Amino acid sequence: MREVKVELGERAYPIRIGAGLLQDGAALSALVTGQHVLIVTDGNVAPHYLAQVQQALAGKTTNAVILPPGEQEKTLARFGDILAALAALGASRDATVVALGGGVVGDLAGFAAACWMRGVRFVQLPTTLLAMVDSSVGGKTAVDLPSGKNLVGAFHQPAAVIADTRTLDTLPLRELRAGLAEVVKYGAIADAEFFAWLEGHAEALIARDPEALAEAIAVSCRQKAGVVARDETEQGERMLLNFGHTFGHAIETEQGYGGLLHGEAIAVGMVLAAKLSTQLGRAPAADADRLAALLVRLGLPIALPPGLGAPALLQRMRLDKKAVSGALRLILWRGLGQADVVRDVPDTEILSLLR
Ligand SMILES: NC(=O)c1ccc[n+]([C@@H]2O[C@H](COP(=O)([O-])OP(=O)(O)OC[C@H]3O[C@@H](n4cnc5c(N)ncnc54)[C@H](O)[C@@H]3O)[C@@H](O)[C@H]2O)c1
Ligand SMILES: O=C(O)C(=O)C[C@@H](O)[C@H](O)[C@H](O)COP(=O)(O)O
Ligand SMILES: [Zn+2]
Repeated sequence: MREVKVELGERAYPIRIGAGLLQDGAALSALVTGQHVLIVTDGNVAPHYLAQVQQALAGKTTNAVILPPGEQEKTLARFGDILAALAALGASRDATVVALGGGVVGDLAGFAAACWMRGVRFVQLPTTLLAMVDSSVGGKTAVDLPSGKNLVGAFHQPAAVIADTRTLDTLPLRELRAGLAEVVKYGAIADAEFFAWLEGHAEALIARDPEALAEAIAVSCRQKAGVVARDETEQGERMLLNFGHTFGHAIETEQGYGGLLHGEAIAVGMVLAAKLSTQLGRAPAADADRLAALLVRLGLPIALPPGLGAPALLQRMRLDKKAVSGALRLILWRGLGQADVVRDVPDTEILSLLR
């Protein structure tokens, strides 16, 4: 088992990474301090893993919400369903909400935990690669609106993250690839050495080599934990974790959350950010090419899907949460491992890139 700590003073918490962690009933049970537990999961995850989590929590008063899977369900309506389940459970302020699933379940359950009685304990049991390396860590919780991704949410840190890497055995390959996009992001923004390691282990990762996956998860979590500890609420450095996201979120929204997966949209968005950096004379073209080549080897898209208009995408980008008084702030780079926040990129440059 590997462990990474998110250092947030009294709210510090562990990220445990290892094969079979969901089978350790005593360890799971110890994470729940009160009597009431609501497990939030989805229809793909529940048949594989819900029973073993329920068994681990057998001494508690538990209830489970099984949501329909997919990004299109990350809505205020599903958030309402989770709150209704907490009410039905009679959950008091010492209740725990447990998210068992990917980032959709984690973001929804975390937002409900942030809001129920103004905040209750929350535990993340991520079952996708993307959730293990990114969404379960750092306390961003949210739902989407038709007008934009994650527009309604809260910062609410989990009490612990338990990543059982054995759950990745049942994850569809397309979802594994999507998670790798966020792994590549960590190399791209701040760790050229890790990027090179990924280039050397691309095939092993796709083949689900357990050692390679555990290493990629641990390095990613270490980087994210450090950023979150230094800038929990995204006043500065944390914005770098949004590399590719101003473009990617616009794509997801414009496609009605039923097109590219989040990780796929971020792969396209990172390539667009790298190309824009080159276009603006800030970074070598060779680095954008290297990023695109790795993403292609990982089976990820690198070009805008057909049918998306440049002006419509730019309009979507304006609701990005990093914008200040309506002016965009983009995460660009000076090359591999060197991302930064850039203001005042002319619309004409963005439109010509998107076209
Ligand atoms: N809070 C954050 O910091 C943060 C970071 C990154 C992404 N996100 C959000 O996370 C979401 C994407 O998360 P995701 O990629 O995990 O998607 P997801 O939650 O939709 O899960 C992907 C798919 O895999 C299925 N699944 C999950 N685990 C499985 C398993 N072990 N075996 C079989 N099937 C399994 C799910 O049912 C779903 O169909 C997006 O909404 C994104 O905005 C949030
Ligand atoms: O944790 C962060 O900070 C991130 O930006 C991680 C992203 O991968 C993630 O998709 C996040 O949900 C995006 O946040 P948002 O604030 O742009 O909605
Ligand atoms: Zn993301």
